[in-house]
Amino acid sequence: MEDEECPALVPIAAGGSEGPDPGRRIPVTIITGYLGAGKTTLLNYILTEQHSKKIAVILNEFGEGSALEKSLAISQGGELYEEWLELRNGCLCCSVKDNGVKAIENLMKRRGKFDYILLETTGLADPGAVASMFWVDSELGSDIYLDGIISVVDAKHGLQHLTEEKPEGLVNEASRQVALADLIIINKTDLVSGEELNKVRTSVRSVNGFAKILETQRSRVDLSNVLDLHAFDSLSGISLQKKLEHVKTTQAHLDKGIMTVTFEVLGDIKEENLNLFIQNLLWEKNVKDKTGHAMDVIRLKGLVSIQGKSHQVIVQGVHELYDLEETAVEWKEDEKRTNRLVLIGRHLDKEIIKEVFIATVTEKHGNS
Ligand SMILES: Nc1nc2c(ncn2[C@@H]2O[C@H](COP(=O)(O)OP(=O)(O)OP(=O)(O)O)[C@@H](O)[C@H]2O)c(=O)[nH]1
Ligand SMILES: [Zn+2]
Repeated sequence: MEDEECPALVPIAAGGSEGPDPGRRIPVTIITGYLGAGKTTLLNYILTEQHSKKIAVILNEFGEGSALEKSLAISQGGELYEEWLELRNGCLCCSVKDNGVKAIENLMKRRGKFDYILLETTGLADPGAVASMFWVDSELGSDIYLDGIISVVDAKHGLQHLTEEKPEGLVNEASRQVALADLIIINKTDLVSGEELNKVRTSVRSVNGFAKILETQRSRVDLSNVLDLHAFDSLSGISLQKKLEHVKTTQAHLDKGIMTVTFEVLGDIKEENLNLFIQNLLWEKNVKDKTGHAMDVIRLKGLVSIQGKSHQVIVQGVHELYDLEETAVEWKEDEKRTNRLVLIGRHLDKEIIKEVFIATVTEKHGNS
């Protein structure tokens, strides 16, 4: 029974004599994954491993039947701060969004006491809603930044979760969590045969062709694979370019057909045309596949070459939200300027998206 409980928060020993710098932006890592996959085990593992960070943990755990309460606790020097936030029943996304922001705002009043935030979402959460709040809330955005989304998959039950049927063809939570992840941890490998593990890995990869996949028991991972990923910001500029080059378009594998599509188009593009392309895809949803289904993009990543900008620009999208940010990486004189996008979602057709992209970015729009 004991290990079913949420972790007792363990004080983190500061690495050196220096405390966290209160002026610095704090990274947030979202830990998501289906019920019982091993999120809390991972959290516990991170908290007890040797590292030089002071970590604040936000648990967002309310199982079925339990009161809708959230516990927010940070642990520092053996002291435990705790606040309980009541969530109103109803739409999970909105509740999580509103109260999540509040939780972190409250947490930020104690800034200086921690230098990293780990946020465990409930097993049924859409991490996109949680991730979005860091972009929507500009005040928060100046204090913290989203470092990455980790999705823990249960090696034993993962496939079953990923293929679960939802009414009206909705995407199930497990698939959404995998689609949004920057890092996927297939946990509980002790419970499956090599063959079963292969099946899970193949299915997970078919959904998300981008994320790094690790396999673990008891969520034991090398922390350098988990923390400070810089998955959303320009610090990942150079590595992102390398990573994007290795992504391959996948074949939809599971029932709901989430897959990864990637393509490259050479040349410079106009920022307004890129915005138009993305907005058609994410907002207007007027880009359709061969069968007339609107393409449904859950996650978008890319590096593009914007006319008039000397540096590479990162494109990040989570559901309807997206963001362009200039990186520190400059296009070199002899380098071909190019645009590479990775899209994860449903009803994606690589050839059609690429055509629409080319048509949109090369067309003259507006009056410039
Ligand atoms: N056999 C086995 N059991 C594991 C492993 N990792 C975690 N568990 C167990 O699986 C159960 C669920 O783990 P948790 O870490 O609580 O999972 P969770 O994702 O936080 O669960 P919820 O918060 O309820 O969604 C616990 O009893 C863990 O001890 C593993 O690698 N192998
Ligand atoms: Zn948990």
